[in-house]
Amino acid sequence: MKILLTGANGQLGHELARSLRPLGELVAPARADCDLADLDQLRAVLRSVRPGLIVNAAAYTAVDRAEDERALAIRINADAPALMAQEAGELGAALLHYSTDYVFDGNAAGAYAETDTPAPLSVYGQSKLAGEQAIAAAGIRHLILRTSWVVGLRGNNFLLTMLRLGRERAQLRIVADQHGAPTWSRTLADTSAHLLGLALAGGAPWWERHGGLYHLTSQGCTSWAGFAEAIFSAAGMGCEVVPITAAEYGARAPRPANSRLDCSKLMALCGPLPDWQTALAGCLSSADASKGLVPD
Ligand SMILES: NC(=O)C1=CN([C@@H]2O[C@H](COP(=O)(O)OP(=O)(O)OC[C@H]3O[C@@H](n4cnc5c(N)ncnc54)[C@H](OP(=O)(O)O)[C@@H]3O)[C@@H](O)[C@H]2O)C=CC1
Ligand SMILES: Cc1cn([C@H]2C[C@H](O)[C@@H](COP(=O)(O)OP(=O)(O)O[C@H]3O[C@@H](C)C(=O)[C@@H](O)[C@H]3O)O2)c(=O)[nH]c1=O
Ligand SMILES: [Mg+2]
Repeated sequence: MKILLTGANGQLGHELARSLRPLGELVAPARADCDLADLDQLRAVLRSVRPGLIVNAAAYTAVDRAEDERALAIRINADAPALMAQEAGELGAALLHYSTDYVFDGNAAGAYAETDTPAPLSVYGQSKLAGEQAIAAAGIRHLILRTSWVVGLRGNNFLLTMLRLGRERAQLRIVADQHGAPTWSRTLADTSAHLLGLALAGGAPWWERHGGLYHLTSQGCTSWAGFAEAIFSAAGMGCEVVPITAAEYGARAPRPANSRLDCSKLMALCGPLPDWQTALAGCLSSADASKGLVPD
């Protein structure tokens, strides 16, 4: 089976390129050759590759910038997935897509389940919700995995930002009134491959029974400030974390105060997910032998 992977250069896509390899023949075009902002090009790629499975790890992920680039964020995060779903219908292909905790407003008391009603605060969240809804409405075989606070050793993420800033500064002011679960890109990729393995073995009845929306994050929860403290402690860095409010930080885009996602639906199918501390330790130790990302 041919698998078309978009966003292979991103933090999740890079891990997926490794995790998905055993499942089929992977086609992973560079952004210039499959630009999700260019719907004609995307359609042409889908029609020429004719994948049996589309894995969409590409997205517009600049949360603050999206407030000023609404049309572009919607094209990449909503219109392109809608087109993928439509073309998947023509090809008889399945679609694996990713979404975010930022589809919720964060006002709930506990963790959000898949059945809870989204109410995004930001343009990024709105664009991701519109993408989900277009795929769900297309009536195709699909999986949508909502995750949160993705980190890894490449790309642009909070872990690498902290490792960089923590080396430069004795003290950092970090938001302490937003709560969620930092999730390692490798956990996401490996669990995605596990799910797809089940789907490929189970065929049409599996999709009928198990296709749809899942929450997939590390277990447990912390604040960005708590996460920063854990990063500095695990990396043996002495940077002091000063907890502040989101209002004091003053980011351009509003973010949910409660980003916790209840993953019990997914865990019933795939088994337990690691807690965020274990995920952080695994991620950092995966760097030990490589590029010196963790300072001495
Ligand atoms: N990062 C996070 O914390 C979270 C992410 N998610 C979701 O997970 C998924 C993966 O995100 P993540 O890997 O973190 O994101 P990244 O920003 O690391 O990677 C996104 C990828 O998409 C590519 N891309 C961006 N615009 C286009 C375009 N117009 N055409 C083609 N490719 C494009 C980027 O290309 P290039 O390398 O050239 O920039 C990059 O390879 C997304 O759906 C995201 O919404 C959900 C929750 C949290
Ligand atoms: C760099 C920095 C950030 N912060 C805060 C701002 C914000 O509230 C929080 C996280 O900032 P970031 O910009 O790293 O994270 P952000 O871009 O909001 O991350 C989000 O990305 C998208 C793609 C998602 O889907 C979400 O799940 C989430 O991971 O930390 C500080 O308080 N101090 C700092 O020095
Ligand atoms: Mg960001």
